[in-house]
Amino acid sequence: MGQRTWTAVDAYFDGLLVDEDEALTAATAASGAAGLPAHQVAPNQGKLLHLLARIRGARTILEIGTLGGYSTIWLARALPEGGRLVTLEADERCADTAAANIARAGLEDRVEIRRGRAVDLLPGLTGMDPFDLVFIDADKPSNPEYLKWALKLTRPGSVIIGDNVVRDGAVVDPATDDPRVQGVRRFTELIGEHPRLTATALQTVGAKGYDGFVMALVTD
Ligand SMILES: C[S@@+](CC[C@H](N)C(=O)[O-])C[C@H]1O[C@@H](n2cnc3c(N)ncnc32)[C@H](O)[C@@H]1O
Ligand SMILES: [Mg+2]
Repeated sequence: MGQRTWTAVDAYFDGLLVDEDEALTAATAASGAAGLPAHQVAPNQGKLLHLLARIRGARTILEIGTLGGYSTIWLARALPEGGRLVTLEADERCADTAAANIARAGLEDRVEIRRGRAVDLLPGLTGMDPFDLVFIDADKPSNPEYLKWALKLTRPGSVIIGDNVVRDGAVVDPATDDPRVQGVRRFTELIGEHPRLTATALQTVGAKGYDGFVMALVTD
């Protein structure tokens, strides 16, 4: 059992459960055509983010790391009328591609792409309403910093999700010299010891290989 089976099982469940439509497939195609790396979440993972946002009843969502806007579209579609999603992206080509993909999906009225390094943009969000859901999916070495900001920008009942925390299993190596693995390890430790967070992590296999999510609830 391995990648071929994981991909086939994803395809089976996607065919039954995951309503990836033309706007989403076009977003993936346009991102590939623009030369962006295929680092977007898988369709069933996008649907998971969508469902979590709906289960939470999220009206405000923050995403750190837009790429071509694939996860952005899944999340923004979970918003009710009047809901807002802010997504942060450092790379101009990614932001341009995402803007076109989000417009094609008819979501530009509720999605705002802010361009620049997330650490520079996050302080500018403090005046906004707290975010109900934060999806952290950018440069992994900065995850501990992003967690600090996520805690400042949320409220009790908010959900914080971190992507790509398993990294083919490398996360269990305390001696790693990979700054991305060090980033997700420190991120997870900080979540685990934080008095206002209750969390879990799930390993995932599928079309995108072997990885996983951390999910935390902000408590009182
Ligand atoms: C894994 S991709 C995001 C994938 C996207 N969330 C999805 O699933 O469709 C990571 C993105 O973060 C962006 N990024 C990397 N470092 C960043 C930083 N310091 N600030 C903002 N964005 C950054 C990259 O340019 C890239 O587009
Ligand atoms: Mg990711």
